[in-house]
Amino acid sequence: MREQVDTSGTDTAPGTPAGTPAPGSAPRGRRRLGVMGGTFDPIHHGHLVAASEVASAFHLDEVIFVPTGQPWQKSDRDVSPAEDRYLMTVIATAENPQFSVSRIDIDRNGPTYTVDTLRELQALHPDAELFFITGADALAQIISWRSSEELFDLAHFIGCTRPGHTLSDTGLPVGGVSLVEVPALAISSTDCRMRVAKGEPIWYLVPDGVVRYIHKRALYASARP
Ligand SMILES: Nc1ncnc2c1ncn2[C@@H]1O[C@H](COP(=O)(O)OP(=O)(O)OP(=O)(O)O)[C@@H](O)[C@H]1O
Ligand SMILES: O=C(O)c1ccc[n+]([C@@H]2O[C@H](COP(=O)([O-])O)[C@@H](O)[C@H]2O)c1
Repeated sequence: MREQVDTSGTDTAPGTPAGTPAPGSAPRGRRRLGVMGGTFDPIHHGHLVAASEVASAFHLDEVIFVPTGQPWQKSDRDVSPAEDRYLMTVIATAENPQFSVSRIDIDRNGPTYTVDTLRELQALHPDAELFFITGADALAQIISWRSSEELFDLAHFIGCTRPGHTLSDTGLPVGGVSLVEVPALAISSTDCRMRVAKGEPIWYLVPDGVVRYIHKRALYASARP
């Protein structure tokens, strides 16, 4: 199901659980918090545009970026230190008053599971409604995540289009997921790391401050695919 982003809508979207206002409906009642989880190694404009588009379409009050602590499904590759990924995320989001960054995943020991992230955010914001934002590639993997069946009780999931990936909610709980089209940015953190390693520019793929931070900290100098 691909939901229409209907700016005239005022009620619950077809296929969404009771109480989940349709995208475009006027915000009312509970605070609406977006959660953008990611390894952010480094954060790039694909992440930022997806968060911004979803914030607008779903009338979110805030989007919390949550850098992963230990991304267990990326254990086959080198991941930059959590503090570097956290700081790059802070730099990238600092100018947007609607964006914030949480340390909850990097401060929790062990592998990062979204079920823990969402439980913790729910405890911190008991009156808020949570919207977990993912790209098409991550959405396609959700069934492999820890306690995947519980995730949809904790948050409404929003899958975003991403070049090179098919956006689908097949196999996911009916009403638990909305699919949205966002401006296509064929940017990946992997490509950014490879570019830095090869001495190629990453200007305009990531925010300027992130380019400078990567050079200051000499990140990705020896990045491997
Ligand atoms: N260009 C993009 N457009 C839309 N969503 C994206 C884009 N890049 C990443 N995302 C989404 O942002 C979230 C965090 O992604 P992540 O930090 O793993 O970036 P990545 O570019 O996929 O990294 P890598 O190349 O290292 O795997 C995921 O849900 C992912 O699907
Ligand atoms: O909960 C899990 O088992 C799980 C497995 C893989 C990824 N995730 C989450 O998905 C988000 C995107 O992750 P990644 O690895 O694509 O950067 C991030 O918030 C991760 O913590 C979560």
